[in-house]
Amino acid sequence: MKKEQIKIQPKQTFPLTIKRLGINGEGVGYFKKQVVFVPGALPGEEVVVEATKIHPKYAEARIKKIRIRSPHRIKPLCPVYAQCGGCQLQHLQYDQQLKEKRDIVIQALERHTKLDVSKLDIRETIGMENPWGYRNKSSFQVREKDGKVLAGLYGLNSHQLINIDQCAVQHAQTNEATTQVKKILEDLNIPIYHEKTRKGLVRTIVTRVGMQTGELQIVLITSKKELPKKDLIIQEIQKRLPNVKSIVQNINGEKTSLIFGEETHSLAGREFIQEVLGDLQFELSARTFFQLNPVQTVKLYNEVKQAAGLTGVEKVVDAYCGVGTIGLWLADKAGEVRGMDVIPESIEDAKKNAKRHGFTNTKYVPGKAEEILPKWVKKGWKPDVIVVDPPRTGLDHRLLQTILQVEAKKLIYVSCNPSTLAKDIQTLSKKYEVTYIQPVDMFPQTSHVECCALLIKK
Ligand SMILES: C[S@@+](CC[C@H](N)C(=O)[O-])C[C@H]1O[C@@H](n2cnc3c(N)ncnc32)[C@H](O)[C@@H]1O
Repeated sequence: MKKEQIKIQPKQTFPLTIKRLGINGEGVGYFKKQVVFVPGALPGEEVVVEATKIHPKYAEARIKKIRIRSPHRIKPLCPVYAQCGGCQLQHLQYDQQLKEKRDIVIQALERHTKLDVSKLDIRETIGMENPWGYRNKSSFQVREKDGKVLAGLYGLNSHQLINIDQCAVQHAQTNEATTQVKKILEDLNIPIYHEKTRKGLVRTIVTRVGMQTGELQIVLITSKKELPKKDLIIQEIQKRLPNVKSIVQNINGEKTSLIFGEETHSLAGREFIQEVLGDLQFELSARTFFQLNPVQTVKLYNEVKQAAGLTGVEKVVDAYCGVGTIGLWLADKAGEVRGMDVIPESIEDAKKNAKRHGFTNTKYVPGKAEEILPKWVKKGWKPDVIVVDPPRTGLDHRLLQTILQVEAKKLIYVSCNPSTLAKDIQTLSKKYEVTYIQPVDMFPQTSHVECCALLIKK
């Protein structure tokens, strides 16, 4: 007779040995064969937990007591780490974070592919010398409490705003800019948006810095276009933040989790700031995607270049190209680079960026990768190297089918989500062999891991 599985009960307390880290950075253990996720617990730890949520296939629990601590457990740097949802691994030594991130990639491949993962070349994660202050952009929600303006991120699994004065992973200039703008809004008594009543005006402060150029952009996201004391706001920002080169207003009156609305107006200075990556210079307007960690981006793109091994004649696809950064990184060694992206402004920026650097072998088209690449292929254009850098959802099945059909010699998959990378590798393994996977730590202190995977046609 089949033995019935014992179900964990809500609020049940039980001991647990943490075996590994899950994809969201939680400790994972097994209680009577049931999977239990425990935020804050580390591999190797013996903990006592209390079940907080029961799901059909797993349970969530919180730590009540740590009986045996991991030797890698450290004191988190940030005072609001326990409440804020931004970082998940500040309590783990940095070199161990890098090891765990490689392990997260291995687990995803084991779960989602039929490959013999022990035989794959999965390299050590490339980390940062200084894994703090690396983010070039912050998007902090704004609230008002007792006459004070607060700005920060939502708490872990909640909609409660955590006020953050000094975010430890943000660049000092973005922290300073948010603090100053917060004070200006408070000093000038500018109405702050209230989420429940949907009254008030300022919803979000977005700050972006060019780390190489020092240029600063401030975006005020408001629920309506009318901005009282506009000239005073601009004057104060320029006085208190001399590096500001661009002040922009974006209007988002919708009830949405999206930060930006469709309408953007320049308030002062340029519409963009400049940033330099390696030998290339980019113009970044408020809404365009740009990698958040420029130090690691250079390492990631160099990995792509090395994997591509171009000789000057190859036809290269830069799918999901953003403002064209990866394609332009490769363009001096390629015969031709073609890129596409769904955001038309990004394609306009990609074209300008190519022109500024004198590249005449590039072509950028707005639209979906899964629609554009099949069209090019149908017209007889056959790439030698395909680079894909999709969002967390991975590759669309139509793009996967085109890649299998076109049989480029090399496929370089840049991924920010090991699960979708692994699922797509499984589909691609019909025609492609994984040569190696190189994890790169783009987001120290968080559970995110980026990969550059080289696949070669069998
Ligand atoms: C992870 S970003 C990569 C951007 C760029 N490669 C870089 O390194 O800055 C993903 C990009 O894919 C774009 N995107 C999302 N879905 C897409 C699709 N179906 N086809 C083409 N681009 C898409 C987004 O606009 C975004 O710019």
